[in-house]
Amino acid sequence: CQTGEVAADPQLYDQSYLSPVTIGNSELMLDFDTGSADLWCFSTESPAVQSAGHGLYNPSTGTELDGAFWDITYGDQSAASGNVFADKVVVGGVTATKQAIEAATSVSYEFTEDVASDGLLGLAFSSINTILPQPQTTFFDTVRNTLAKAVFTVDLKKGAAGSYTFGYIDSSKYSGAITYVPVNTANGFWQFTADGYSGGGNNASTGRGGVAIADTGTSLLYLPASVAKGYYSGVQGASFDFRQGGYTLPCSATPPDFNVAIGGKTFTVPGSYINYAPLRAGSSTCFGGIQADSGIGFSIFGDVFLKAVYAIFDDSGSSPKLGFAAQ
Ligand SMILES: O=C(CCCl)NNC1=[NH+]CCN1
Repeated sequence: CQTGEVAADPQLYDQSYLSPVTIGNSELMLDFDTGSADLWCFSTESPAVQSAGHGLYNPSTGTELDGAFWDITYGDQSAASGNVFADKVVVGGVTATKQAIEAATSVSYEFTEDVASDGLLGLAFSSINTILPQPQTTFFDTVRNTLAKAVFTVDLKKGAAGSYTFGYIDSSKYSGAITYVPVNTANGFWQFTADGYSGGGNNASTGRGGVAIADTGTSLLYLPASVAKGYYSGVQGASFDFRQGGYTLPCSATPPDFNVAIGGKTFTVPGSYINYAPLRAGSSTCFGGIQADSGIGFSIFGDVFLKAVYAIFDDSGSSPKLGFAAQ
């Protein structure tokens, strides 16, 4: 029975978190992403102009999956595509002897520019893996029957290294009880229902929740437009800046805490997490950590929320469930 733990290292402004993964005989830094289901990495097949500065997977140690290809576009419209190999993957001591590795032959500029990241490791459900003609399993699905318990946990932190565990829940990482809620896998995400929101402005709607996904691959917290509007109505100097594509606030502001009710329990995102980052280096205007989920179709509980809790992604029972506990 395998169990393992790997660090989650924050990038600048906690824009993403990277973890070391051994693939074949390379160690790469991958962005673990519960909002997608492809394990892809830059490779010796990637054009040099796109892969400069990145760690590369060399498929020579793998076995090509003939005729298989992949092509993914993320919620932020970043994208990547390529071909597929089977190779050994080790994450925090947990080994998948034959894991589908998606070697990139083309990536969008967002990935080229993020030189610290060598690719993504998807932890959503394998039903949304993009490999054709035959979708392959995520790392978690590949190893889940060898794990002591079919769970992984997420302990992200603000501006500090957190961790992912596989096969066990670490009781030292949380306080109080874990609140579990059912997961709807119809869209391939760890999708759940939030009961309601409160905090912030005088009309951050309370009592009206909605459908949301837990997504480590998204930096911010995307909520119903009325909730985001209500929250910032209580923040001096905050406004919706259509040119920046969202709510901005003075970097000097200390926004109010934000509360989310899930499974009858309330989880608090400290206001400081919602003063996210300067629009560009040196700017005194910051981008908000809460934004409207308009056009997405559901809310996205990205890193701004996840770094306030200990999250348990549990597929050990008859149906998947999500657990949240105070960090
Ligand atoms: O694509 C999404 C949103 C799904 Cl609705 N999350 N995962 C991710 N990875 C890179 C950017 N975003």
